Amino acid sequence: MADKKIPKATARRLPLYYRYLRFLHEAGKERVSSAKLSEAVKVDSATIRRDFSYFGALGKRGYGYDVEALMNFFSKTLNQDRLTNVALIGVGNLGQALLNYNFRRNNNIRISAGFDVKDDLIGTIHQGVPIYDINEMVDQLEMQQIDVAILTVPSEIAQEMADKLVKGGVRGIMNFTPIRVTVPKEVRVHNVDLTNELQTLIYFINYYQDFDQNAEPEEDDNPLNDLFYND
Ligand SMILES: NC(=O)c1ccc[n+]([C@@H]2O[C@H](COP(=O)([O-])OP(=O)(O)OC[C@H]3O[C@@H](n4cnc5c(N)ncnc54)[C@H](O)[C@@H]3O)[C@@H](O)[C@H]2O)c1
Repeated sequence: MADKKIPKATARRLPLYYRYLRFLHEAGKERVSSAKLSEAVKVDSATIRRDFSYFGALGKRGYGYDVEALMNFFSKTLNQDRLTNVALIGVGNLGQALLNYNFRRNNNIRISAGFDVKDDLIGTIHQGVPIYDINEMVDQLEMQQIDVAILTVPSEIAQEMADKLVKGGVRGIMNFTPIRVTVPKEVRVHNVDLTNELQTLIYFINYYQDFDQNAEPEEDDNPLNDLFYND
């Protein structure tokens, strides 16, 4: 299953499915119909069926989906059965907002180390997370076996930091800076740009009055996706 290529659009919807299944499970529900699932996650049922079919999953006609089985399945697929520690590079305005949030709704991802240059931050603990001197970053990443990082430093040093992250063995970077950093092909970068997101939202409300939220366009035929995602 790990070898199977899942379309990116499908991969992006998995956390959505997983979150709702967990919610159902915690509420004591044993099964869910595809119609109900579709309504809750706002994805049309044909798309859900197609998404699930990539996993050989798992519904029965007239029964729907077994909540626990599906939840466990997605949990494994999303690596939720192990804790992922994430490093935060740059503990400024945005970095501190992310630290305060620290993915609380998710038990299996957490920022476990912050890095900055500011003396008044280094050696302190924010929301239970130690902030280290940036000069210790490569060593700490290796020692703590962190392979995902969030980049929230000033744009001028984004590339330099990305190079150091690669040196420290990081394999995934969530990049909030406006710079498109260059990394070796085995390292994955996701760029997050709130301005683009907002502009796209405004574009949609202006030009797609009847836009049906349930019918999410496939990424390949939607030129706007170039604005959202980097591969
Ligand atoms: N993508 C988005 O939607 C979005 C939104 C807001 C900000 N940003 C970007 O995020 C980045 C951070 O923005 P901010 O408002 O938090 O800035 P900020 O100035 O408040 O924070 C930057 C932090 O990086 C630290 N820093 C500076 N040089 C460093 C170095 N060499 N090593 C380690 N840390 C260093 C600073 O001490 C500071 O704490 C900027 O690149 C900004 O453009 C992106």
